Amino acid sequence: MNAPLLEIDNLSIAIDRPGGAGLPLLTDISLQLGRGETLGIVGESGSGKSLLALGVIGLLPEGIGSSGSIRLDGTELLPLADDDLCKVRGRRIGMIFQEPMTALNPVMKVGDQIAEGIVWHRGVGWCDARRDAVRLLDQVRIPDAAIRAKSYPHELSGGQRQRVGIAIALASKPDLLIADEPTTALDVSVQKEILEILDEHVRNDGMALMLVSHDLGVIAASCRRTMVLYAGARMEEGLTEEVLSDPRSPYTRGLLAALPQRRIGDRRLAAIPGNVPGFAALPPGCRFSDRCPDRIERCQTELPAWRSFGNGRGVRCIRAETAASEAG
Ligand SMILES: Nc1ncnc2c1ncn2[C@@H]1O[C@H](COP(=O)(O)OP(=O)(O)OP(=O)(O)O)[C@@H](O)[C@H]1O
Repeated sequence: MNAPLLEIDNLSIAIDRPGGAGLPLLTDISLQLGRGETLGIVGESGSGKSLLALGVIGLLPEGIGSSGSIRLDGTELLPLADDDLCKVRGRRIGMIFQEPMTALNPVMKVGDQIAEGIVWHRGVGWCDARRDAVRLLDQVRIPDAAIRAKSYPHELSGGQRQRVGIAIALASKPDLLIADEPTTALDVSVQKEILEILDEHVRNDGMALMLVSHDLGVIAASCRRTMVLYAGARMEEGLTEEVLSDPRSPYTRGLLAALPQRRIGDRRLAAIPGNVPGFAALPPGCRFSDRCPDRIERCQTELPAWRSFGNGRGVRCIRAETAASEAG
């Protein structure tokens, strides 16, 4: 692994509560990500993926705080004042959101929105920045880029808006790009193209990519490493290939069983029964124990520790070996 660009140690995110311990939403997350590497964060809705992404760029909602350590190139981000964090965000860390319309200014031409970031973060004049914006639109495969640069967001399709969002994020040539469900709202062919564009920047510019998705298929297609989150806890991590071919956590096996290729017609063959538990009522033992097909009594009383197997592979399950061999 390259020297890590991003190092997160024991990050916890909680709703602040006056005079007492906060209500934890994300607990004890550690990860490393090097230049030119891709890490997928996967889990069902409500597992804490977006909070992790927002925590890294320091954009947590009001009333939610974080503790632990987030270092970018050795610089600790959590204690940074807003002004300093703002410089890191945008210039060194870019972010793409699921619904680009929320991140785009509806009354500003898209070319100018991209150019604005270039002027702001790279100190280039407006004329050059506008030219660069057209080049970026071309790079993210917007046809007739010079003409489209003069369009407003509502004049573009959903896929084109997402490409503009990517162009804005790439304008500052970030070292790290965090993409939160960047393709969820798009059809499959556009989805594939967007993932290819991101991959080009990882391979050609050494950009690090943290890709958040509820879809293991998207993660499998794009990320060398994967972290599986459930109810705010890290359940499994490792090379994507190994996590998918030899899942050690029953939760990962459940996600795999629910992949679309296992569907017949419109009917899903398997989905994990039940829902992600609420954070105010987490089970006392393993967070997945209520829904786990492999649980034994201990799982409901004992909080499993994180177990590392080396080479970045780890799992949070006391039955990792037994349950995996029983599942065949
Ligand atoms: N502003 C907030 N106030 C209180 N709870 C919040 C807030 N934002 C998120 N949460 C809670 O934190 C948990 C994790 O949310 P998060 O958005 O990170 O999940 P997610 O895995 O990204 O889900 P999705 O795939 O649906 O976006 C959820 O239970 C959510 O209700």
